[in-house]
Amino acid sequence: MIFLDMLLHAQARHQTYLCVGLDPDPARLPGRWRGRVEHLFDFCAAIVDATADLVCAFKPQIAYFAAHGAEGQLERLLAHIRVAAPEVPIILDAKRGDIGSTAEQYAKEAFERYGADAVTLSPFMGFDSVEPYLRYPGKGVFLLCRTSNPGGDDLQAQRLADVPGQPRLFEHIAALAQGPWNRHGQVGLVVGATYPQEIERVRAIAPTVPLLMPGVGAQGGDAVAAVRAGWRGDATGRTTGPVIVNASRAILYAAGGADYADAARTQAERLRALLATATQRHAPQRVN
Ligand SMILES: O=c1ccn([C@@H]2O[C@H](COP(=O)(O)O)[C@@H](O)[C@H]2O)c(=O)[nH]1
Repeated sequence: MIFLDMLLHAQARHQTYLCVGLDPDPARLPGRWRGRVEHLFDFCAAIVDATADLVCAFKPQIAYFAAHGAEGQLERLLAHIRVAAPEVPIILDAKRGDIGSTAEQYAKEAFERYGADAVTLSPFMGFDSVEPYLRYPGKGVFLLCRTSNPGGDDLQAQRLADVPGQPRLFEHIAALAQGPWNRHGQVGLVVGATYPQEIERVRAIAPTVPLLMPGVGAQGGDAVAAVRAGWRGDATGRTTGPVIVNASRAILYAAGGADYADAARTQAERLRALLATATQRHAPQRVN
């Protein structure tokens, strides 16, 4: 199944906009695993098992594995998700961006080595740095647009004097994602839940692309405001502009002891319920 269909199906089936981010920090692993890199997989697999029916996506962050030479554990984790939650799409958070020949290798890494359904990318180097990922039919790419960090404004809010209307950079990226770069419906955008006004603006420019919204929980973003700003649906409640709200640390480290997976589930349940209030009249349509 293609990424977008998987996403909409998981949202409807699990009645959720929640994505759990898998960012395992060895220094924050529970109990006797603390500091032990060889347990990154065990930790994340337990989180996946505890939250699989509450999410519409999982988002492993590659840096937390690669920094420790633990790419093998990341491979095992994606394989585990396929079995434990076959209906849930996997967004590999890699934020790659490079010339075409190197991008081909990164695309191979994301989609062939790890078997992800979608990947995050920096659009900074232009379309030829994104195109190699789009050669994989049905796979998704999420372009950094208005990121969740305060410094995102340093570049993303700058106006482009040479583009008609002098849009801000993030507005231009949104227009490219909705239009010329999105030849086969594979492109989405990353917009921080920390900036609901900018989400509103991005949604006005890009009404139908999926929006991946990190920044709730540890970064303090307003989850409900973000969904209200980003989600779009028709009169029957069918999603026409999907949103995916990511939380990593707030769920992973909800408790520091042996009860960490139960605590993660409780936290995920709370966040899922909160997100549902944002579109209460239009919860994702249930499917069997
Ligand atoms: O603009 C962005 C893009 C990506 N991220 C990533 O999302 C998670 C957020 O983690 P929390 O613990 O929920 O704050 C992390 O993997 C970031 O690399 C982002 O935060 N903002």
